[in-house]
Amino acid sequence: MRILIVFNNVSKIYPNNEFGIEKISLEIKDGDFVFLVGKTGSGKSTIINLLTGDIKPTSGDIIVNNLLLNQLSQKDFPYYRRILGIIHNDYLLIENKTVYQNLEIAMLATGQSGKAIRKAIPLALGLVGMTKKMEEYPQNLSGGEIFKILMARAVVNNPKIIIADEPTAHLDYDSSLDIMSLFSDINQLGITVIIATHAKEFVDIMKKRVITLQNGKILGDVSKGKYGWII
Ligand SMILES: Nc1ncnc2c1ncn2[C@@H]1O[C@H](COP(=O)(O)OP(=O)(O)OP(=O)(O)O)[C@@H](O)[C@H]1O
Repeated sequence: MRILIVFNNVSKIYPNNEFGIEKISLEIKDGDFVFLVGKTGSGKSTIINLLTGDIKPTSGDIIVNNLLLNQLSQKDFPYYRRILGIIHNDYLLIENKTVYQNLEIAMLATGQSGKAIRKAIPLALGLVGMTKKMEEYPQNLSGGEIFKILMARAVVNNPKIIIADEPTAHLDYDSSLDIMSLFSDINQLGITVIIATHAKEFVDIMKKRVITLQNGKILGDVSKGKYGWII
């Protein structure tokens, strides 16, 4: 598998002189499934936000899909973001639009044609088992269902990488398990999946690559690991 993401000696120091991450080097292959774990403040969100381009590194290089992010101009970022499907708990659905319209808006934002939209939305909703909710409004959906729609919205533009920050934070056990299995299905399609989480029980069930952070540094990086495994 080819290398899709490279962090080369990357540090992020916030304006208050707080280190987000310190000299992190890592590689993620195309098609990988990676959990970023670690205590509060260990640097998980910093890595996610660097990947999405929401923040810039203080030093070091980040290369994604052969693009050196440090050198991307503001105007190039929307193009870069098209290879990402980002699932943040606070990227909410638009309340007065149906599920279909929410996905349609995401596709129109990337300039997709009506034909492509009509084809892709049922496929994305089918992938997460939510086809029946297509004409529903968000207020009539459960937390787990809303999260599945967020997943469908993240995959509808056919991204190379899905990035999720604490996906199970607001979900009960069964919904979380369901969501994790959907991430696995998405990964099976060849999409690289990166999940920052505290959810030990699901990391342990999934047995994927586990990168453990501590104080902004990599403490362990284990393939087919469990939460807390560092070698
Ligand atoms: N915007 C910011 N301004 C200043 N310091 C920040 C900022 N964001 C993060 N930090 C600091 O950077 C360090 C890493 O934080 P980060 O949010 O990346 O950790 P995390 O592992 O995602 O934590 P959590 O699990 O609580 O989300 C912490 O010391 C934090 O206080």
